[in-house]
Amino acid sequence: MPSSSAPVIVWFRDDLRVGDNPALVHATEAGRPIIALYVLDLISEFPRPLGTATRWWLHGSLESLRTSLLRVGIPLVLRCGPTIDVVRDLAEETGAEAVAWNRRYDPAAVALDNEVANAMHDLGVKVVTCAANLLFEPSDVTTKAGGSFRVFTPFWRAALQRGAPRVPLPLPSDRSNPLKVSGDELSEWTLRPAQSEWAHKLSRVWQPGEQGALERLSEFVDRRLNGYARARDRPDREGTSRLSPHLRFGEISPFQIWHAVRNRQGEDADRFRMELGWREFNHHIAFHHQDLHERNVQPRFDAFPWRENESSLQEWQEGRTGYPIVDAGMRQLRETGWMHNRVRMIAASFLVKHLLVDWREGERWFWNRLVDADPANNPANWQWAAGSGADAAPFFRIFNPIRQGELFDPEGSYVRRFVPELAGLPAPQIHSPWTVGEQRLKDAGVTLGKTYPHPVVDHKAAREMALDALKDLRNSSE
Ligand SMILES: Cc1cc2nc3c(=O)[nH]c(=O)nc-3n(C[C@H](O)[C@H](O)[C@H](O)COP(=O)(O)OP(=O)(O)OC[C@H]3O[C@@H](n4cnc5c(N)ncnc54)[C@H](O)[C@@H]3O)c2cc1C
Repeated sequence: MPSSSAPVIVWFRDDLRVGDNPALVHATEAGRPIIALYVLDLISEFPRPLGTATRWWLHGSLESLRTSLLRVGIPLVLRCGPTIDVVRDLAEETGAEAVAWNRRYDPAAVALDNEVANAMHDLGVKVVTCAANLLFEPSDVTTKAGGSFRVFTPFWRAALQRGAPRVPLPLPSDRSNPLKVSGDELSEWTLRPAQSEWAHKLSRVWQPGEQGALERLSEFVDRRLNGYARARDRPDREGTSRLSPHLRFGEISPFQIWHAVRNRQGEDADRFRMELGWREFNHHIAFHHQDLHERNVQPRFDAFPWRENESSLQEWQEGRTGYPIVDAGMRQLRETGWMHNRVRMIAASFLVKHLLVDWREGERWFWNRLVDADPANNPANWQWAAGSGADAAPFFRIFNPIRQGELFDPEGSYVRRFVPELAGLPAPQIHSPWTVGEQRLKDAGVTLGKTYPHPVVDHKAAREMALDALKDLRNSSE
């Protein structure tokens, strides 16, 4: 029988915050000492190893969490190793009464959490799990027949019919009874590369952690929510919230965001809430589809004739496709760890439809490079772009990268910022430099094939090839 001084372990995962944290609140209400634990597991198959950019983010996020927890008298214990062993050892070592965590929904994460729960039951340690990171539990939003949704609009309607999301929970009260428990130093984990220009650039753009998340939210609500519905599609403007990496690591909860805009009416607020709905939908899809980053949601795509195209893949990764809007996006990703949503759609479509490269290659690249790389949002959006996902863009709808650039970066300022070698070209031709006359190119200091590449493929020819590939797929599945 555990004594009343037996601690409760709060196991932090994708919920690196102190505010609106149900597992933490539960633990504080138990009136026992609290141990806050974060496990870095580089050995087990799940979680999928973090990419370079999310490792960078995690470092800052854990630093921030440590500070926030100390303010309420709780030390953060960092331990590295296979998750089950780490949680079991800590529970045994401290004689813990319970372990509490906020639920994850990816099938691989659910399986791991179940294993940890079983290990705790074997030890006689209580397990408490809480709903914290989605507005609606995926298992609660079902079709009339009790199944899962494959289409966004009815999913979101059914979700909203479940009632308003709960109000965010208050900060826990000060504990000031820290237990002495050994752990690793964050610096030992070397999550951030030493002396890296790339890492310095990221530090200039982002402030990982709960404080940074709350500041971004209030700045967005005060200054950018008005006009969001239109500005959100413009990569040349600061029109979106940039909350995605904060949400990815749970430094802010969707409930906090929902309630910050709950009284706002009109198309801007509706559109913003709908984007949170897409996040919910993608987690719902991930909950119901094992290995979303590897398996097509629509199995007929298993027979799609993707091409092995190493050199084109590399050109795409490096932002040297010769299509300025695609290249600007890929370079924004490299420089800042983030890419505007409209440009993610264009760049993803270009890889899978113009270059016929398997969407999994693009997903892996984004996974490694995005600070918001998310186990549900990344693969679900890639499958959306490839046409293989749930409620996906049909494969035959092929973005024209020139037209997209002209529409969404009409003055060319986004391209100028990330593809500076084209800065001297006027809009709209900046989106199709090969249409610019020789003298004009010369005046702008552009030599195609030298200072900036020729297009890797011709748009019209690539479109025809993509449609032929789709025909082959249809024929093979008939
Ligand atoms: C190929 C591709 C890959 C993507 N990979 C990721 C990823 O790994 N992680 C990620 O969080 N988003 C991903 N997205 C979705 C989207 O691009 C980002 O969520 C968005 O750009 C984040 O910017 P923001 O926070 O300013 O968005 P805002 O417009 O301010 O939206 C607010 C929040 O809503 C959610 N949201 C917005 N758009 C989408 C969307 N299309 N799908 C799901 N949720 C959305 C995000 O959580 C976002 O933070 C991807 C999109 C594409 C096309």
